[in-house]
Amino acid sequence: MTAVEVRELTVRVGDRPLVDGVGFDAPEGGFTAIVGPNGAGKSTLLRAVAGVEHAASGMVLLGGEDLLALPRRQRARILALVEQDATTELPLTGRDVVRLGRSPHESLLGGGDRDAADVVAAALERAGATEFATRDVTTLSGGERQRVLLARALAQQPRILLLDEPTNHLDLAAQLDMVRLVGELVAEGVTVIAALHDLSLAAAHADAVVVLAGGRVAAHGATEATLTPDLIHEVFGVRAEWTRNPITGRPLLAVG
Ligand SMILES: Nc1ncnc2c1ncn2[C@@H]1O[C@H](COP(=O)(O)OP(=O)(O)OP(=O)(O)O)[C@@H](O)[C@H]1O
Repeated sequence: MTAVEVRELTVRVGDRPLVDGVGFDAPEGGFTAIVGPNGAGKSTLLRAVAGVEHAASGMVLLGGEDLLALPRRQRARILALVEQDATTELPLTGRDVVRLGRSPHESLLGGGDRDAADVVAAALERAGATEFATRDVTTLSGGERQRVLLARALAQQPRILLLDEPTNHLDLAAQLDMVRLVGELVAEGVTVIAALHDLSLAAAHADAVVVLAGGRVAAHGATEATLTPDLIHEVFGVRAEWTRNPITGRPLLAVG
């Protein structure tokens, strides 16, 4: 199986590296979680992988091709990013915002995307955002806006989906919906890379995990083998033990 190969990615502000020579492989059609303390560089890393943040050096390879070297529109047909707390100041409707996800698939003059309306409707439905299709997005709550932005990313029909704290803003039921959706997308062959604060979520669902600390990779590998109590103590400074969620039987992290 090929992988998304992130190689020596570095992002600097002035002399300060925010992301410092980060490299990892994300299995294609797998779910990779990026975890780490506040300020570790998770959002910056995702933005750099997406080509939204300029990387001073490094590559993001898919099938040997450097996605960062592609024109933006071409990259947007392969890869979509849902940012944390992305602001939407334009008074567009939810459907208009999701429609923007189709623009990389249109001809440069617009049009040429005959399936657009169907894809947009399906994306709204899948993200649980149909009820916001006619709403002004500036009036939506954080969780409602998050669903619309997820729908926009789905409308891009990407092979790689980057999610920054996808369960942020979501109530408990919506968090479970999000987890289920990620599972479905992965089963369909989409490569999902998500920054997550919730280590239990990462441990229960991610195939692989990248642990960031101070802009560098502190550990990387299969989830259960990587997120050991010692590593969690070293990186997060807390005592932790893995236990089981009594309802799902999946890993649950106890801290104290
Ligand atoms: N434009 C900038 N100028 C200076 N420092 C920045 C800039 N953008 C980000 N940083 C710093 O880079 C570091 C990494 O930020 P980033 O948002 O990537 O971290 P994060 O791991 O996503 O954090 P969190 O868990 O709090 O969301 C932080 O210390 C942040 O203050």
